[in-house]
Amino acid sequence: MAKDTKATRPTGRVPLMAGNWKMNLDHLQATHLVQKLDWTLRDAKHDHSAVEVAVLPPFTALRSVQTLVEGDKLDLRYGAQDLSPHTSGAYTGDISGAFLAKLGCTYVTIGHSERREGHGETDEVVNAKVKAAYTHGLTPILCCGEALDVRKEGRQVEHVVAQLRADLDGVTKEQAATVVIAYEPIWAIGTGEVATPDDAQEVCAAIRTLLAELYSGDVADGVRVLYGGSVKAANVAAIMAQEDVDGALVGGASIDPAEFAAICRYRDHVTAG
Ligand SMILES: O=C[C@H](O)COP(=O)(O)O
Repeated sequence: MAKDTKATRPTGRVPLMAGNWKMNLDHLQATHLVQKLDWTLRDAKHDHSAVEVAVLPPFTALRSVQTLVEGDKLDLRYGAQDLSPHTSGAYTGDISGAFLAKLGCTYVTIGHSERREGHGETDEVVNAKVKAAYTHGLTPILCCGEALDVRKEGRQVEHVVAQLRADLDGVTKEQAATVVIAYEPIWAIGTGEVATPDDAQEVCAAIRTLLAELYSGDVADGVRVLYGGSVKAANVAAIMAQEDVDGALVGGASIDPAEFAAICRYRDHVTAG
């Protein structure tokens, strides 16, 4: 059983478990999943102020999730998986942050490796999207991470720091104070491979060090840094025991409501002290 060092450490950072459904679940399936997730968490008397829970459905399910969350006054947060750097206009297929805000989204993931790799998103594009998120009052979950070749060369910290320097260029201290950063080693996404807790801690700590360099005051201490990469109920507690890991961005395991609820309930599986 993992030891939850943070149970005794007053960080002020509320852990966040965010379920990135990727391109899974239509709007009817989304409703079912959210209902089951909510029931499971209610049964466990989940304290959402102690561990925040968010779902990130495809765009087409956002309205259904909003109706459910607002209608039934659920404590769940939700958000989108991407947004346009533009607010409106001739951008066929793009979705404005203004639309997401109108749908009650709290979060938007930006710069996921599947967007960077599959859609050629550069750090410049990611940076523009981060700024667009703030324009519309959305909280970015800014993703970063290295591919296997970079990891094999031992350049993971250097790579992630360079990504984030570019992605946060021009982002103000006030804005940065609310950003969520998700460290996702690409080689551990959807592969069943998971970085060791020490691997996750190494890069998450480096991210916090970079934030301290970029922003004065208590920004670095307050920003939540998530880990993503084949997180499951079976490994989440060990990852969450790391000092600089404040939650998880969960892919595959988040479309199983029982498994995702168990991830959100990771404290049930740890020893305090
Ligand atoms: O956004 C989530 C990450 O890509 C991790 O996905 P995964 O949990 O399926 O490995």
